Amino acid sequence: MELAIIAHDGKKAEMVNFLMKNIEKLRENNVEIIATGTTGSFVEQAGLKVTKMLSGPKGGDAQIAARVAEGKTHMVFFFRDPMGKHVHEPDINMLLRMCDVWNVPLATNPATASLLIDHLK
Ligand SMILES: O=C(CO)COP(=O)(O)O
Repeated sequence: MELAIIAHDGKKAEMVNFLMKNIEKLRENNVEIIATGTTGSFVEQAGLKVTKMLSGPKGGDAQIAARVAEGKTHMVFFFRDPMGKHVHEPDINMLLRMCDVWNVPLATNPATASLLIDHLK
């Protein structure tokens, strides 16, 4: 199953910590991780395998939204920074909307992501 991960700058360290903490469960369930560009680089540096899309502001969120619509991405962890403003807000909203249109599980914080991971097998 394909999991897309995205984290705004203030949340990237939290995303890496979260994935490291849950790596066994992800491996057991053959979860393949894709990510927006910079988030993916952080995760790679932590030693995890990840397929990188474009950076968020350059279209990465939009690419992941398309994968959700095409049925290729099955779950999304998007750790958003609720205090930040983003030039690509329309792309962010499109991704959130596609998750709702296609009923794809979406976690926007680690607490919800934990619940989703606990629900895998
Ligand atoms: O902007 C983002 C999500 O909206 C994240 O993109 P990056 O992972 O490339 O920083």
